Amino acid sequence: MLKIIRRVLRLSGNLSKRIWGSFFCGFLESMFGLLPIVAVFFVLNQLQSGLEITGQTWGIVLTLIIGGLVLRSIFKYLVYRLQSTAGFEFVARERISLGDRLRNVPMGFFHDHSMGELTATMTSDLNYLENYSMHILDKVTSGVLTMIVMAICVLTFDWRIGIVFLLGIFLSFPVYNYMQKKGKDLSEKRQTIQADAIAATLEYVQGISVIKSFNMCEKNVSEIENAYEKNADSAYEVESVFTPLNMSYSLVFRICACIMMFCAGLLAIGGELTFARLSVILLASFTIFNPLEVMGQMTTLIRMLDSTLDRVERIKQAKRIDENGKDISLDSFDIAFDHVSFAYENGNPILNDVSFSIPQGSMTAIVGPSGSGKTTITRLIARFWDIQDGSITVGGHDVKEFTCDSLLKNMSMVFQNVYLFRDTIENNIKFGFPEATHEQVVEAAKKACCHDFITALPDGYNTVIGEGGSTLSGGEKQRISIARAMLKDAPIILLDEATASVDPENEVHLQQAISALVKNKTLIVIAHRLSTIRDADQILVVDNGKIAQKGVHADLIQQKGIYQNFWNIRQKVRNWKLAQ
Ligand SMILES: Nc1ncnc2c1ncn2[C@@H]1O[C@H](COP(=O)(O)OP(=O)(O)OP(=O)(O)O)[C@@H](O)[C@H]1O
Repeated sequence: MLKIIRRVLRLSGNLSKRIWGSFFCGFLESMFGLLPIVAVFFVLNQLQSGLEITGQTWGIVLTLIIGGLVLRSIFKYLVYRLQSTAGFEFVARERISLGDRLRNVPMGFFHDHSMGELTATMTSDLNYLENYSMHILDKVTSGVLTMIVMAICVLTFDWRIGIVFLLGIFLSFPVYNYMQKKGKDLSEKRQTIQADAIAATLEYVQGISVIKSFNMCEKNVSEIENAYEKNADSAYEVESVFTPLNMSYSLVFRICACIMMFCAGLLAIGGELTFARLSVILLASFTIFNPLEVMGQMTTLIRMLDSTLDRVERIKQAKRIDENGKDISLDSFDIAFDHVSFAYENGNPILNDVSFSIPQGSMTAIVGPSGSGKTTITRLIARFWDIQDGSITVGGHDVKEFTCDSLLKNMSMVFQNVYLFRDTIENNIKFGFPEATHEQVVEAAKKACCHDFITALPDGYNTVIGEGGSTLSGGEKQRISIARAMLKDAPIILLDEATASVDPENEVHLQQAISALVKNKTLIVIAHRLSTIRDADQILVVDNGKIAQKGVHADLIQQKGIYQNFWNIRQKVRNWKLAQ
């Protein structure tokens, strides 16, 4: 338990002072809760000593009771204030730092950690930390501190009753430890099941169009239902295990409180305990174990907090891909692969001893069969993954020398799967260049042939796009992503079948726009269009993880091999299309 408190304090950095302050105030709040008992003791003691109950006595009693109430309220307020501000700031900071970390981890990280797990951490886990962490820690620390102070008070009040009190505490330890152990297993299991339910929901929502088109709604609903049922079962399991445990834990204290009362009675009958002390002990026995009981009720919450922190730290400790990177400003933008070998996490070799160079300002077309590694090459230039062997340099610097930001600021990418954010069209276009003016956005949109369809929308550039660009057609999304790349105006452009979803009429305009975009830029294009391939300064033919052929169209077309076949097939398809 102390380990968990230490973890939160360590994670909270300079906010830990505020958290300590809230613990201290929480402790004082529970101590001031004892003032009414002190008042009762005071009156009874006066009566027993044969002293008259005067107005002054009542004054003291009222002061103790009202003072106790007022002080309790003040400290309760301070606890909430300190806790909530520390909790909100702590979690806000964690959210930013997790977001930042995810931005800079190798993409393989997303292979090792499921979307459900990451989403659960970023949403429900952080919400849990925000809403409960401080409250749980406060109850636990003030429970422990109150217990220590109570033990001292009861022992000095009457050592025999004190021993019964301590006995109660010691007897509760085995039950508490068992609860902690059970809580650890169950909360981990519960959180994994919750993550699975989130993953199932995400998959269902993201794949809804495929599910509908294959008429698989019922099957997928039943999968999601299974995930939710498991979730409900695990919640029920936690309750059914913890209800009897909590009851046994409380029972230990109830029995001890009864023994305390019984012993106090015996001592009073034997004349060894005054009436005033007996009354205070009887009164106190009802509440003396309360902080410890509350601590017991928090066991599952504490354990959930522990595994929540595990998951947050797992992301925070993920190695940044650019850990030793520097901010490098480039003055040349050539790219070179030198004996590069690469495999994704599953270990299948994708690139094997690949070498080539792309001079600054030239256009390189990458062609090859599906799955041969074309997209992988562009991802490696942007260092989304690290290679296992060889080196990749940009402007003469190994990509490993850069910070992600300083490497990626030199590149504009238009990928096959365009992702647009749930934001206005204007902000989506400005994504790589947030300082751009509206005029610059419009200019880029015009060049990328999307100005007309944007202005035809009721809110024009202020139209909010659905998540992932779901409210736009494939071609519209692609044109917006090209406008985005144009606005960024980076010296290196990576295009992955950028015109695949554009209709023929717009494709002509778009090609002109792309020509303007790539002027004097280092361009790497995964192209299927014959004109792009033919005009390239260099063509890399990728096959089976190797560069099978390299050269210009005029030379490659003469050589027997993959490129010639590839070209002939493309030609045939084009002719076939024309014949239609
Ligand atoms: N994230 C990944 N994890 C594991 N394997 C991957 C991953 N991405 C791609 N691959 C595999 O790497 C190989 C090369 O994929 P890549 O996308 O580079 O091919 P490509 O030549 O661009 O194909 P296409 O023309 O069909 O887009 C494929 O076998 C693919 O299954």
